[in-house]
Amino acid sequence: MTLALVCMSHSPLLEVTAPPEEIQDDVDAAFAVARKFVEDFDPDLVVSFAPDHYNGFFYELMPPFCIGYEALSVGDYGSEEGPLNVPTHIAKDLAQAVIDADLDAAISLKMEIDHGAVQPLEVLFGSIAAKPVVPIFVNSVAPPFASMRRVRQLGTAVGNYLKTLDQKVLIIGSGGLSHDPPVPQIATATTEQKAMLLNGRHPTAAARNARQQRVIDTAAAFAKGEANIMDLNPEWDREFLAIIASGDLEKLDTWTATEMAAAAGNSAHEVRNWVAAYNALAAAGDYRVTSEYYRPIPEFIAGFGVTTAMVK
Ligand SMILES: O=C(O)/C=C/c1cccc(O)c1O
Ligand SMILES: [Fe+2]
Repeated sequence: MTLALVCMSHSPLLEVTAPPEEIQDDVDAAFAVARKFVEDFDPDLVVSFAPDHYNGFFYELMPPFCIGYEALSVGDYGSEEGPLNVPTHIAKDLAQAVIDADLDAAISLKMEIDHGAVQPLEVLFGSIAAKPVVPIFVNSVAPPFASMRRVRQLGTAVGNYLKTLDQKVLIIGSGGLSHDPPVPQIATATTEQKAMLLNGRHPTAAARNARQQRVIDTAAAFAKGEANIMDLNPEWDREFLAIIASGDLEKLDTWTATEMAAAAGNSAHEVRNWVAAYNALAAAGDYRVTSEYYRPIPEFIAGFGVTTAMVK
């Protein structure tokens, strides 16, 4: 068993907007560091913790966690569409191990995933099917949320299982940090938005384009300081990264969903994927963060972080 980790923010705007060259170069350099780390590690298997943005999971039935036995990318925002290469026997054993650890994760025999899960695979491997991947959904957009303690316990249970494998496993955590993109909230949704949040699977091309254009337009306005969304919160982001680097992950157990959203935006809950991923790594021993990139990037509506880590 050897475990290594990459956690990174994602943003669909990476695929569809051209930010100032300097920002693009900066982010590309951070991705190059992560890519080299992964190339050197040369994983046999990837386990990915990622959110979904009402493309695969809806209020019709919204689990806190779900392990995919098979998975399909919906191809939102121009991301690669199609099936992942999921080793189903490992996904099944992992789900059993998680349930045996008293964590009642859902499973899906046909999990639909979006840019949140796909973008790290594209950045790190160039394609969604390049490596065997077990995808784990962590609800990060649809209240109510699992406690941070529960997210930590999920990560630990996954890590304890991964330790038993005779494989090199790359753990990915996708999302965050502070950000508040215009993803509809059930509490304030219009009738049309409510229908989408309830079950908006497989929208028409026109509906998908309209939804995506709203985010693209908001990002352009946000970069000019003109959007009606919450500011990024670099202080909160840096505090989060410092706790992650310290290894004192239990500290995050006290973070409540209400406080997280108030300080860092409704989509700051995506850091749950980092918390699960880092706890999975920590199950194998004390870790060290081997690289860290951070920059608040309004053009991507993201406090943008990329870290790599391995066991000491
Ligand atoms: O349109 C969506 O579903 C999400 C958009 C988005 C924008 C910026 C950062 C993110 O993490 C997102 O998921
Ligand atoms: Fe996201």
